[in-house]
Amino acid sequence: MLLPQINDPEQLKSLSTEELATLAEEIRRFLIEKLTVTGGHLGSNLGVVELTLALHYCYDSPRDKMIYDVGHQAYVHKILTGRQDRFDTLRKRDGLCGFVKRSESEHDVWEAGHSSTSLSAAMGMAMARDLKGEDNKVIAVIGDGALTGGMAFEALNHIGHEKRKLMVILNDNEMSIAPNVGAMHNYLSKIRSDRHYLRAKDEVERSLKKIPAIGGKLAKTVEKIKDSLKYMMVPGVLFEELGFTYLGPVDGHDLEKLIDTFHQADNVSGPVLVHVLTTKGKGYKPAETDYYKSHAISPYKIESGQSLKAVGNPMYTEVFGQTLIELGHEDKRLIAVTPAMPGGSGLFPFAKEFPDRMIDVGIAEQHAATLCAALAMEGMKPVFAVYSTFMQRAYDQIVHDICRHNANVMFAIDRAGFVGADGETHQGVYDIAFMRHIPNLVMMMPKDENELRHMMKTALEYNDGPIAYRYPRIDGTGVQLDAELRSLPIGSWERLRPGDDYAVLACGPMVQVAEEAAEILKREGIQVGVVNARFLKPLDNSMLLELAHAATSMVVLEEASQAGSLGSAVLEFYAEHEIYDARVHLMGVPDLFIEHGSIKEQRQETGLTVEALCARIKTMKALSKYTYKTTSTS
Ligand SMILES: Cc1ncc(C[n+]2csc(CCOP(=O)(O)OP(=O)(O)O)c2C)c(N)n1
Ligand SMILES: CC(=O)[C@@H](O)[C@H](O)COP(=O)(O)O
Ligand SMILES: [Mg+2]
Repeated sequence: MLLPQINDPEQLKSLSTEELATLAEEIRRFLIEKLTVTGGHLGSNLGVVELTLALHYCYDSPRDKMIYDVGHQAYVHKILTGRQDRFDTLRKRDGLCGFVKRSESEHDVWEAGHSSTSLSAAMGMAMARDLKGEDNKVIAVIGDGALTGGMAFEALNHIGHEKRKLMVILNDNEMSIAPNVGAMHNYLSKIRSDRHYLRAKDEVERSLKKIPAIGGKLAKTVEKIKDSLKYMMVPGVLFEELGFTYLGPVDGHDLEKLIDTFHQADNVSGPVLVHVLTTKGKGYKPAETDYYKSHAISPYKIESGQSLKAVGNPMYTEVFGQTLIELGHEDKRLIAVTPAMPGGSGLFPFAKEFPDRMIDVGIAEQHAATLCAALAMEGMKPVFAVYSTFMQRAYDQIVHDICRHNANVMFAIDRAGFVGADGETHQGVYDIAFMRHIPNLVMMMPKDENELRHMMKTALEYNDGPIAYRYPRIDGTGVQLDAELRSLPIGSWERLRPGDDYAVLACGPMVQVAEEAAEILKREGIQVGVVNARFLKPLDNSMLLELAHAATSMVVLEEASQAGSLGSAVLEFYAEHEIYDARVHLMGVPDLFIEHGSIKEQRQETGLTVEALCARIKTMKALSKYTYKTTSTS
């Protein structure tokens, strides 16, 4: 076995290509076995085993900068840079991060989690290198899916213009999470499949040069014909026109060819794009045959790839997907838009039912948002189905195109709250704070999946502008689902439990936490009210006034950034109404990035638990004897 002895990429340099191939197989086995227990991004990593080996064989990390787009395919890089003994802890609390992580290793030079940042990062590093007069290599590894992201196009435009020396490796496995989409994807597929394109670029260019130059009137025509021939025969002309030297396509599982191509790339002075063809899930049948499943897999049986995840209540996402079908039948104008997350957003059933009314735009959150604005302005009812974390990309489009136009766009914001194993790059805890202040927007969060269904109906019937509902990445509560859907009064909260001295104002899954805490405290003689603060905007003004009049001590409990979310909104409300003695305590996500682990651990870490809430209310009670209780507040 070679693998256990490899703990520094320098050791690769003395291996023969046969030994590298053996190592590739050992790494595959290692990943397939380890991930049965931890889960993780299996398919993407199995696809880049040879590519990563070839990179570390040819270049000197960390001196040469290797930048992995998204960073979900860096497991092999982690194995080769001294972290193989930590794979049992992958994506667990205090364990190895599922993405590239600077604090883990000097070889991790750029962190991500969101896609399409690698080319801008590479350009920045190449610029800094040149300005400092250094001569290291800069290499960005970007997938065909990540290349659909707007940032990648912006960077290509800049890199091709600047002509600095850097290498872009396009890892083309024809897959985003779902099968890749778009015109660029079609272009790459053409290069992949057209046998003409597989002719070596040099060979074609040599043959064209052999056509003698002619003077006179015919010259221009002949040059044009030569150009056309080149466009027909040479792959990657699009990239060449953008200022890159295109090399490939190269079989990404052939170590010798990869190494040769990298050596060739080293001789190019400006930017090079190496087009590498790989197979997602390579070497593990279940992953090769079910690409979608193998992208981010939970623990599984090694023989079949079958998930070991216990079957629970349907997730909020599934309830969303099913309800969307019901609403799609009700209103033919309803159309779903996803930026490359059709499966994760629960839209496959909808796409099956209404193939013409589901649009996957690729990793293009900004475009998706503006597209929805325009669809709405032309009388359609678009649902922008998006993960909270990825919606961060579309902030300007939400303000400028959707809300300013007061367009009837419905936002289905999934993964709102903690997400668990993906950790800090993916936490959905900022959207309330970055959307609540935008004029025209209505924002809701359901206490359970049944209420989600009513919110979806509310959104469809609301025709006064943009409206959002956000829901978590967890199983539903198992509550009975009402067959008949109804609209909720905009801005209405629900008082679920009475309680004059103390009340918890909670949203989403925190409502259940509040109910459980109230039940425990009741047994201890402390009566605590629970309010389902299901509208994050507008707030329920009359209920807030009632609570203040009753001099109720309130705790605002939310799995969202404490700064700027519901708690802040409540404080602003009382300040605006000059109610200065309202007793408001905040329990939200503190001013920290919360790392990977389970959602339970993330809630414990941030004090968003039944125990922490009980303790907080008991402390409030203990301290209350030292504070003067007023009854008049307005
Ligand atoms: C801005 C953003 N939107 C969506 C995602 C979700 N996402 C993660 S990986 C991925 C697919 C990337 O495909 P590709 O770059 O081809 O890598 P592969 O998994 O095929 O190796 C998507 C859509 C993301 N990480 N960032
Ligand atoms: C890398 C990435 O961004 C996605 O693959 C993400 O891990 C998917 O998350 P879900 O499992 O919540 O769909
Ligand atoms: Mg891909």
